[in-house]
Amino acid sequence: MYIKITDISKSYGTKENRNQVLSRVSMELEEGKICVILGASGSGKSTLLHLIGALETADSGQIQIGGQEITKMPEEKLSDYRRDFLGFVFQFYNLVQDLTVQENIEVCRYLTEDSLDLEELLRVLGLSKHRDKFPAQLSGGQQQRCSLARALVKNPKLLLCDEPTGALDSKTAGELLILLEQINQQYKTTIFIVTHNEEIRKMAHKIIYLKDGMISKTETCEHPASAASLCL
Ligand SMILES: Nc1ncnc2c1ncn2[C@@H]1O[C@H](COP(=O)(O)OP(=O)(O)OP(=O)(O)O)[C@@H](O)[C@H]1O
Repeated sequence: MYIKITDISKSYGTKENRNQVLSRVSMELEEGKICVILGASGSGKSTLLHLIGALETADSGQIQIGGQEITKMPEEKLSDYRRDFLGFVFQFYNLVQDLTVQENIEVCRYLTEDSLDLEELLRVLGLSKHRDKFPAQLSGGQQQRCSLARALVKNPKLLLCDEPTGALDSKTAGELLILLEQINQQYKTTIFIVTHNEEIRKMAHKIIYLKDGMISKTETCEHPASAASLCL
């Protein structure tokens, strides 16, 4: 089992301001699968993603990724874990505004010896002709594709996407999801997608429904629908 989360709890604040955000969340995901996390606003979706990405620490419980127990790692090893294993894609792209598309991607390419071919990535993501533009000169969809290229160039085993289509129109969102599906199939990348859009669950091998910080339902699907068939 590639990812095993056991009894994870997380709260913010103390005493009367304490907010229990996740309560004893457990789940597993096999390598190379797509998992969609759904739930109302404030249900703890992003917090769960941040814990998997070691951007936050849990109060209790364990998270094992590829046999490594990340909840017990010292900060130095966590930095290696984030650098070597993970790619992040966020709703608002988080690109460096003073760098071109190509430079934004290259910054991350140097983090690994096992990087993907830059030219191929630019071509697959339809960015070749935009490579010398700055983020402000791109559409939202192009910026998100750049953000995806930046996450992918170091060939991460695990891609964590927080509302990746949240700022995109439905056509552009569909194109991005097709790319995610392609990446999952081509590179066997394990992908988590946090979203409000229930339709996206149809392309997932596993769907986690969060309610008030707890898993209210889990579904699995051996043969998910193609991203191209979704009605976004
Ligand atoms: N750094 C933080 N400090 C304090 N409270 C936080 C922090 N991050 C999240 N929270 C709180 O934790 C709860 C869950 O937040 P989270 O962002 O995980 O939910 P979500 O399901 O992703 O919501 P949304 O769909 O609106 O993005 C919310 O009540 C939020 O205010």
